[in-house]
Amino acid sequence: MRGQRMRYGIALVCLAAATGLNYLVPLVGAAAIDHAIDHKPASGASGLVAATLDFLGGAEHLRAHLWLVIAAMVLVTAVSGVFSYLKGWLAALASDGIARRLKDELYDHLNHLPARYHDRADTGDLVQRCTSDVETARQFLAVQVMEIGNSLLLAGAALPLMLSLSAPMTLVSFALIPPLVIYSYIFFVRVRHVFKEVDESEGALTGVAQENLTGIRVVRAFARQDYERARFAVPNAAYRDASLRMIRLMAWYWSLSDLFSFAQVGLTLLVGSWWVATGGLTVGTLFAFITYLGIMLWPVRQMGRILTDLGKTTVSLGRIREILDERREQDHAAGPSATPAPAPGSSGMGVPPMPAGDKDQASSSKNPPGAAAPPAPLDPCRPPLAASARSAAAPPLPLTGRIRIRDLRYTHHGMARPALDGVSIDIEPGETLAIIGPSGSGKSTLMHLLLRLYDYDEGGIEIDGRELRAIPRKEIRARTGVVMQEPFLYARSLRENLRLGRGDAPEHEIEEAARAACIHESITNFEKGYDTLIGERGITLSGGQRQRMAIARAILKRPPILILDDALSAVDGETEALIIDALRQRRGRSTTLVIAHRLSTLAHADRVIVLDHGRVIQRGTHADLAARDGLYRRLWQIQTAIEEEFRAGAAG
Ligand SMILES: Nc1ncnc2c1ncn2[C@@H]1O[C@H](COP(=O)(O)OP(=O)(O)OP(=O)(O)O)[C@@H](O)[C@H]1O
Repeated sequence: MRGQRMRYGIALVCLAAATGLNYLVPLVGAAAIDHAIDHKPASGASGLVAATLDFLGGAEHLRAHLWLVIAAMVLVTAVSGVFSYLKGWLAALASDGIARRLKDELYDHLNHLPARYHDRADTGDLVQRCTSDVETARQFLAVQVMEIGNSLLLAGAALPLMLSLSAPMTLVSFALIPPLVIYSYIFFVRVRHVFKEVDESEGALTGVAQENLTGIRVVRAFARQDYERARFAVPNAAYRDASLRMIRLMAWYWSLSDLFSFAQVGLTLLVGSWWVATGGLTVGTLFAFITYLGIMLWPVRQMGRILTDLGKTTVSLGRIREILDERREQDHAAGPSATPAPAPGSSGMGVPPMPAGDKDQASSSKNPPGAAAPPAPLDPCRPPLAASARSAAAPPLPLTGRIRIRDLRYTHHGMARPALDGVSIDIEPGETLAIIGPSGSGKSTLMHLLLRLYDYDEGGIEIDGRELRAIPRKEIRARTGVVMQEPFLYARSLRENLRLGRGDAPEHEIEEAARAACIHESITNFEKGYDTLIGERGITLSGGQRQRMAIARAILKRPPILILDDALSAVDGETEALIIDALRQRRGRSTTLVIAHRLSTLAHADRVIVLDHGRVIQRGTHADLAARDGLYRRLWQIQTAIEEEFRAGAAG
C-alpha cells in the first residue's frame, strides 16, 4: 500500500462519514416516531436527533409536516451516497495504482531473472501470475479493504448506539453472530485450499493453451489437432472441477450464513415485539433496532465475501511472492574496474564510443554543404557493387574484442555430463572464428557462457584482459551482438525491429546493416519497404529473412563481439557465404564467432574450432583441417560428396 496510503486514508474518512450518516437515518426515524408522533421523551443517542428536530420546528410542527422527516432522511442518505461514491473512487484509484506497480515490478523482475530460472519456468503459469493473480489482489484492494473498514465501522458504531438504546435488545441482536464468525473462519481455511487448486489448474490451462498457440504451425503440420484437443481437455476438466468445488463451497457458505442472518432478524423481531407488548420497549426503539440489524447484517453477510476474497488474495500474493523472491541475476564482482565511466561520446551503456570515422559519417548523413556524400553502402549480395563498396569503406575501427578462454568447464543444471569440459581458445580482435561440431557438442553453451547467461563452474574467460565475471552482465550484453538459433522478431515494422540494435542509428546505417545481412533487397520488395509490419514473432517473413533481419539488427549495434549461433541455417549457401564475407569486410569489424554446420561456408572464417563432447578436438584454418585426418575432414568429405551428387543429379 506504500505510496497509496493517503488515498486510502481519505477513502476511510469518506467511509466513516458515509457510515455515520447512514446511522443518522434510523435515529431520525426513531426520534420522529417517539418524539413527534408518540409524544414520548427522547433518550440516549436519539436525544441528539430530537434536539435537531426541535431546531427544525419542534414536534408539533413536524407532526403536521411529516414529509420534513422523510425529506431529512432522503437528504442524509443522499449525502451519505456522495461520500460512499468518493470512498469507492479513491479506493479504486489506490488499488489500480498498487496493481500497476505490482505488474511493473513483476515484469521488470522477470526480465532480470537468470536464464536458469526461465529454463524451467512455465510461461503460461507466469502469465497467469502476472495477470490473473494480480487482478485478484487488485479486486481485494479495491473492494474488500474498504469493506473490512466498513464492517468494522458499522459494527463498531452500531454497538454503542444499540447499547445506549437497550442493552438486553443488543444482546439478543448479536446472539447468533459468534457461531457465524466461527463458521466463517472454517470456511476461510477451506477457501484458501480450494482456490489454490483453482488458480493452479487455471495456470496449467493457460500453459497448455500458450504452448499450443505458439506451436500452432507444428500442430497443423503434424495434423495433431485431435491430440491437442484431448491434451487441452485434461487441465480444462481439472479447472472445471476445481471451480465447481469452489462454487459448491461458496453456495454452502451463503445459504448457511443467510440462514444465520435471517434467523437473527427473526429472533430480534420476536423478542422485541414481545418486549414492546409487555411494555419493556418502545415501538421507536424496536424500529431503530430492526433498522440497525438491517445495516449490521450487511457486513455480517459481507464477511463471507471478504473471507473468500482474502483467501484468494493470500494465495495469489503467495504465487506473486514466489516470483519476487527469486534472486535476480547477480554481478558478483562488479568492482570499480568493472564499470568504467562512459567515455565521451559513448551511449553510457557500455557501448564503445562512436569512432571518429563514424562520427564523420553520421554528420555527413545530414549532407551539410560541401560535405562528402556518405560512402556507398556495403551490399555483398550484389558482388560488383560490393567490390566498389569495400574499396570505399572507412579504415577498420580500433577494436576491443580479444577473448581468452581457459580450461572452461560447465555442467548444465540437472545434467550428469559436462556440456563443456576443459575448453581453451584464444580469439584475436577482429578475428572470425567458426565453431563446428556434432549436435549437443556444447557450441551454444559456449556462446551462452560468453554472454553470462550462465556462469561457468571452472576455468575462465577474459575479454580485453578482464575476467568475464568481473564485468557486469549489462555491459557484456551491450558490447555483444548476438543472433540466436531461433531469432525473435517483434510484431512491429521492419525498421523498428532493426532499431532494436541501436535506437539512434541514422537511416543510412540501418540500410547499410540490412545490405550487409543481404536483407535490404527483400525489404525493398515489400510494398511499404522498411515500414512493413510483420506478424507476431515475424511470422510473415520466411525463415531465412527472419535470420537475416536478426543479423542486420546485430550488425547495426556495432558490437566489438558478434555471435552468430547457427544463425544462417535457413539461408542458402551462397547468401551465407556472402554474409560471412561481408562481416569480415565490415567497417569497424567485430570479433565474430560463427556456429554453423555448412563447412563450405566456414571456409570463409579465419579459423575453425571443432568441438566434440564439450572438448576442442581440432583447431586451424579450413585448409589445414581439410587436409588433416580427423572429424573435420570426414565431415568435409561427406558434405562435398553430397554437394557433388546433388550437382550431378541437377545436371543429369
Ligand atoms: N538449458 C539447458 N539445460 C540443461 N541442459 C542443457 C541446456 N542447454 C543445453 N543442454 C545440454 O548441454 C549439451 C550441449 O548443448 P548445446 O546446446 O550447447 O549443444 P550444441 O552443440 O549447440 O548443439 P546443436 O548443434 O544441436 O545446437 C547437450 O547435451 C544439451 O542437452
